[in-house]
Amino acid sequence: KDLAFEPATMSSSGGSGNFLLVPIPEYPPLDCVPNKTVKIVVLGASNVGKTALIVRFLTKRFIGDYEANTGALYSRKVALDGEEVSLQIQDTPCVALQDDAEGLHCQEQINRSIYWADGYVLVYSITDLHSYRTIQPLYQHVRRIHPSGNIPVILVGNKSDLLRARQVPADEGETLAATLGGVYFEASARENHEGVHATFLHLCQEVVRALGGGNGEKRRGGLHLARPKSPNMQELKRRFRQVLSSKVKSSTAL
Ligand SMILES: Nc1nc2c(ncn2[C@@H]2O[C@H](COP(=O)(O)OP(=O)(O)OP(=O)(O)O)[C@@H](O)[C@H]2O)c(=O)[nH]1
Repeated sequence: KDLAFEPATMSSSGGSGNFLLVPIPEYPPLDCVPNKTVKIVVLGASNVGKTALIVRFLTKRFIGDYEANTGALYSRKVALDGEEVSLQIQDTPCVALQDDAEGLHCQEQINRSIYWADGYVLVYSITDLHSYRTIQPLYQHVRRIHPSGNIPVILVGNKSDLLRARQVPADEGETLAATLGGVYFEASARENHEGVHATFLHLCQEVVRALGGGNGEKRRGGLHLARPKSPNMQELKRRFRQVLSSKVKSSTAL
């Protein structure tokens, strides 16, 4: 069976959006020890959708509820353009602008994640101008930890499904991404698995190239995720069950 990503059949559970209703697909684990590790950290202000983007990418599902981010690490073996790599994605608690709007409140664990990572997903919400204004100081902060060298970065304008609540035009995202030396992706963790997948795939390929991996040209194949194994997937299953049971309760309560 081709392991290429297929959009999950998400059946809506009534009014608000897609929730987990299908089991996590079983992919046969890769029968090899990956010879390369791709380490990605997802950074951004509060409530922009960092966790939702990671969960959508790894499980094809959307988490509708909000729980403050504790910074989970997800690790998966993946076949990237025909090459086996170990993919690690670090979720992080939110960062916040200081009162002078120049500096950044950044927990020490986030600094360690920035130092650890090979590639950076900087996320804001298109519905939250303040989260957009956090990106530049956040990038400067990353640069202070990695002053030299190529650090693959992508900028994600999330919640693109909330068009009526938009506060940041798409071209502002494009312009900002260009100043960061990265690529801009407008995404919706809620509505669009393919867009989220393409976003993470692009960064993984950039990281492999930066690590001196692939020989430059784009090879066929894309990204194949092995079956979720990391302990944090158990945490996600708890949250999925929680969401599901609250949906069932509210529908039976009607
Ligand atoms: N409409 C819509 N809602 C989203 C989207 N992505 C995330 N959300 C919702 O936004 C809220 C915050 O999402 P999280 O993934 O928890 O955001 P976070 O950046 O990890 O939040 P912090 O814990 O504050 O750092 C949740 O209620 C999500 O369901 C999206 O693309 N569209």
